[in-house]
Amino acid sequence: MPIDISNAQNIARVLTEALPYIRRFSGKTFVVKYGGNAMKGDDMIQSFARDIVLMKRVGMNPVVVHGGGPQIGGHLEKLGKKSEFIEGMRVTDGETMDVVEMMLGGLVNKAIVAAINQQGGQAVGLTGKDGGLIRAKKLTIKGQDLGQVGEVDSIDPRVVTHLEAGGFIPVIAPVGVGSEGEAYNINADLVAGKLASVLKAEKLMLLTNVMGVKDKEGNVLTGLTVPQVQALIADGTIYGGMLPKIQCALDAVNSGVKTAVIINGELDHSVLLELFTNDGIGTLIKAH
Ligand SMILES: Nc1ncnc2c1ncn2[C@@H]1O[C@H](COP(=O)(O)OP(=O)(O)O)[C@@H](O)[C@H]1O
Ligand SMILES: CC(=O)N[C@@H](CCC(=O)OP(=O)(O)O)C(=O)O
Repeated sequence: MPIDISNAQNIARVLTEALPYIRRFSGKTFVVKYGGNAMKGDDMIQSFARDIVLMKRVGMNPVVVHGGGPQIGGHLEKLGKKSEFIEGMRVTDGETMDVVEMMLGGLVNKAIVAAINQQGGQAVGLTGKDGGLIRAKKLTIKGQDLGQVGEVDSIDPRVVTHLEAGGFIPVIAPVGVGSEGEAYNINADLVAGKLASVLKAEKLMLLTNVMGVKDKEGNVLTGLTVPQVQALIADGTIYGGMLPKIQCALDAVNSGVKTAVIINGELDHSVLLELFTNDGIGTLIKAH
């Protein structure tokens, strides 16, 4: 169970434990992926924003990549459009792409930016189109055409590093741009994983709506290595939306990111509890 920080004794314990981590993480980059499922209402977004601002205030460099799947789905529903998913990816025709860009680059991005600024930070919202951040190419799964669904072709992180150096917190929507200037809808986990690799992040943090990766009995697995994850995928224990999440966590730790962690973003202060307590929370993924 995560530590309860609603009483003074526990807060004191957390503060004492936190100090060495604050020193160790100072100046390091942390890519935090904020999933749409963990953004239910303003209170949850404000609580997330408070953690991000605190990270920045103690000298760390948080980079936020956000999703917004449920928010896109809700708007499509209002328009009378049904969403179809193939292996966790939303089939994206031209009309859907417009909604994706409006929701991710507009409403969702600005809600997070506003919350961070309200909590005393200075956030700047971007999509992958800004500063040439995310070059994308069309993604096909097992020969099926998913429309304007993309994967990351390359990342030019300069806009992010400039913002970091200027004291800003980048907040990135997972929309990429193709060689002809066309927009691509990219799963936010994939963007977060690639960005963490390119930025050589200390940690990739994936915030979702479950306590971590669970085994067949529903117990949260606190630590996993690459071979263990592969076995859980092979026997079907990991499926659906957890698949791209775990895959990008694996890719990140295999390409130089020290650790990746899957945690419950619905939980108050989940980011701080993961970073600054000895036990952490959720599922930690390491290369070995
Ligand atoms: N082994 C597993 N452990 C935990 N969750 C799993 C597992 N396999 C599949 N899932 C599903 O993955 C979901 C998280 O992925 P997703 O809905 O795409 O989240 P997000 O929107 O935060 O990216 C969980 O809500 C759960 O239904
Ligand atoms: C291709 C694809 O599926 N893109 C996602 C992008 C948003 C996302 O990834 O949001 P979550 O992190 O909240 O799931 C989508 O259209 O829903």
